[in-house]
Amino acid sequence: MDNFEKATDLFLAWFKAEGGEFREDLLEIQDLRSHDAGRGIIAIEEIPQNTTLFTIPREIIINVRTSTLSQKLPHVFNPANSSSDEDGDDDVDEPLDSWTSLILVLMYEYLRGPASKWKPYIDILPLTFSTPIFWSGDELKELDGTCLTAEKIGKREADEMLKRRVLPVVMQNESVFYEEQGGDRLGESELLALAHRMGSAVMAYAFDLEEGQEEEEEEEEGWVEDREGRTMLGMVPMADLLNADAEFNAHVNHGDKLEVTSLRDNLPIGSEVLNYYGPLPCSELLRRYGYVTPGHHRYDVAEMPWRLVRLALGKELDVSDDELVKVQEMLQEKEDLEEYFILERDSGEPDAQGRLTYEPQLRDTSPELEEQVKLFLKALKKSHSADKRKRDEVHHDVVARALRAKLREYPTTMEEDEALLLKDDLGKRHRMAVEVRLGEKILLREALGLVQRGDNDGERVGKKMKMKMEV
Ligand SMILES: C[S@@+](CC[C@H](N)C(=O)[O-])C[C@H]1O[C@@H](n2cnc3c(N)ncnc32)[C@H](O)[C@@H]1O
Repeated sequence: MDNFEKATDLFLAWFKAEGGEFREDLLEIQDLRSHDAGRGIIAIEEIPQNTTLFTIPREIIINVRTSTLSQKLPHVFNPANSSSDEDGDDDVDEPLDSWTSLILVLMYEYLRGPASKWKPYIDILPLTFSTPIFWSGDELKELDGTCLTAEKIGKREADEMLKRRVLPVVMQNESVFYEEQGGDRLGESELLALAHRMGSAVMAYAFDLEEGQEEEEEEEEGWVEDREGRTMLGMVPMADLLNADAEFNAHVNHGDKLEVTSLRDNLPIGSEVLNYYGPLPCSELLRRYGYVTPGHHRYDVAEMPWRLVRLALGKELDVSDDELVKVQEMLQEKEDLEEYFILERDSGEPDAQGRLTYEPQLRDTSPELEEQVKLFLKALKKSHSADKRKRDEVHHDVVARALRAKLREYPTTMEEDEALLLKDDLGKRHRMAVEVRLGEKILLREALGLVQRGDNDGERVGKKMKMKMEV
């Protein structure tokens, strides 16, 4: 038995000893590393619908309520004791948000070593992640042109936040964080690496916990909560051993205990029990979880920057960019102009059993993009005497031109990407980057087809996202 299996066995024994129930007659935790999927939970018997697969007592969830760290450092966690800067310029004294709090709690429990009640759980958290925040410069180049910009990946912001809000708490409270260890303290770079590891674990493993009445009362005593969502973040042992996909077959119910139940009429022997992380495009799945799956391509999105549309408009109308900038400044006085437009399909929703039965369709490019182009065309009408019919034609030509320009911004063509994906020796990160950029290009080509057919007025269903232009 290798260390991986030993760690799994110790974790399962710990889980049961702490009051967790796991249907070992139906399920097995298996090593799925050969599919790059870590551990997963597999059905070893046929499982009927609505079967309770496992339950997790709330006491074994790790968060600011269950860990003793928040009692030891109430001034760090308790907003009532904070003295925040009213201007909001300096957030160092502000209460920590739920994400940062959980990172600190995990670091604390990790540093306690065997003294931590959660050691067997922490021992099975990954040491490394495949999320782009850990990629090298060369690996990141493969994402050029995609939605996953350096800003979106957020390495610099994460470093700054961890250095400003997390590391000082550890360094100023060494007697608390290292109380179980006589030995060496971690240096700043080791602490930062640990904070990143725990931050990534929170991103890929933590659950938003829906609260019962009892716990809401506790909130009034000053527990840290997600102020926007009014949910508490926590690590939920065993529930977070479930891998996930766009089609899924299990659900986590948040009651007195957390309970995982099967959704399908029948879950055949050998099938993996799968959770659902949401209708995420592959780019977002990669950013948060470090993997992509074919099923999530239906939710792929592409971002069309206004910059490219404006250039296309200038070329189409033979207007200089200086003139367009003036029009933009004039329009910005009255209108909220957008800097990016999101292209996405109407993808429908999984049914009650986690199946996808709806064929995703791109119904339009982006109504907001259409509006903004028309706004510019109207504004330009005085100096460029285009009538309405002509304006519609120009609009289609401009969007088509911008879509082609966007497709050229990726360093490779679709054909090159398809050829790369056929290679057996393509590295894991490279492959995932190619999947992300190819998914975006397929969507852009669909949009181009739509515009070229003049079929861009379908009613739009589904989520929308706008990004306001800074004035
Ligand atoms: C909540 S954990 C699931 C348990 C994880 N497999 C483990 O061994 O700890 C989420 C992580 O599992 C992996 N994962 C989840 N679903 C996956 C899938 N369908 N294919 C590949 N990896 C997956 C990703 O690395 C993700 O960040």
